Amino acid sequence: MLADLTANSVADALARREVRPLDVVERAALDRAPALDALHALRPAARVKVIAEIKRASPSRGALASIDDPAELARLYELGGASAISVLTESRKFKGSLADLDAVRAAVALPVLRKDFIATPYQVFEARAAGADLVLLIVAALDDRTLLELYELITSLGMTALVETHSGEELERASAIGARLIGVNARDLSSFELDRDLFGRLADRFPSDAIRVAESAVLSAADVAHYRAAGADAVLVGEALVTGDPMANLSAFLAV
Ligand SMILES: O=P(O)(O)OC[C@@H](O)[C@@H](O)c1c[nH]c2ccccc12
Repeated sequence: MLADLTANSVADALARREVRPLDVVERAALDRAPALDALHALRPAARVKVIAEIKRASPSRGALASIDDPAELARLYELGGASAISVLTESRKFKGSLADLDAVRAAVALPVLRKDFIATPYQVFEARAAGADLVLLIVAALDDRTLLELYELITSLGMTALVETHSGEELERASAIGARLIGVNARDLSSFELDRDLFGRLADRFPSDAIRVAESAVLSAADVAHYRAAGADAVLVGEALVTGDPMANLSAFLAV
């Protein structure tokens, strides 16, 4: 499933490349205002930080919310105290787009993450051209060489990589490339099974200078407290914010 999701995202990017060649997207990326400092925005603090996600649907949960105006939702997230915004740009299963990212970028002053299945430099340039400050890299979807190449490209463009892991071995691969912002996804992207205790089992294996992000299935303040107690500096939340009252949920999560 992860391989299919990645292959589809890469195929869609190749189709876009026919319309907008690499050199054009590269120039657009370099013409953007500099990326915001996401490591600063997400640095460990007395309170847990929330990366709030714009997510219409997912392969495991189906349709979640229509979200006609992603910019408006992003403004609510910002008002509610989120530290960064994640925008799903995958179109087939998650119903997102780069236009969503661009609109969110224009609407808020927070760092914005391109959440997609990134496996080529073209997708990284596209992210920066749409205004992304952060790019997701899923370790399980990439071989070591590609992981390092994309990580270095993201960094050289002034952006931050959120490097996503789902095992101790993947955490070691994230550490080996020097990742400073590392996520543990509770959901296995191949089977879609959830393991809320995975973060806790891996927490003491993060590099000491890395920011620790717990991802997926954060539905209540109790879930946030669970991850915080296990050592999370930040939580990444989609479903709970797009299906519930985003302001009420954010304030409950930030009060943990
Ligand atoms: O909606 P949730 O359960 O709060 O999950 C958010 C986020 O963690 C999830 O969207 C996610 C984590 N890693 C991903 C990789 C690709 C797509 C989506 C994801």
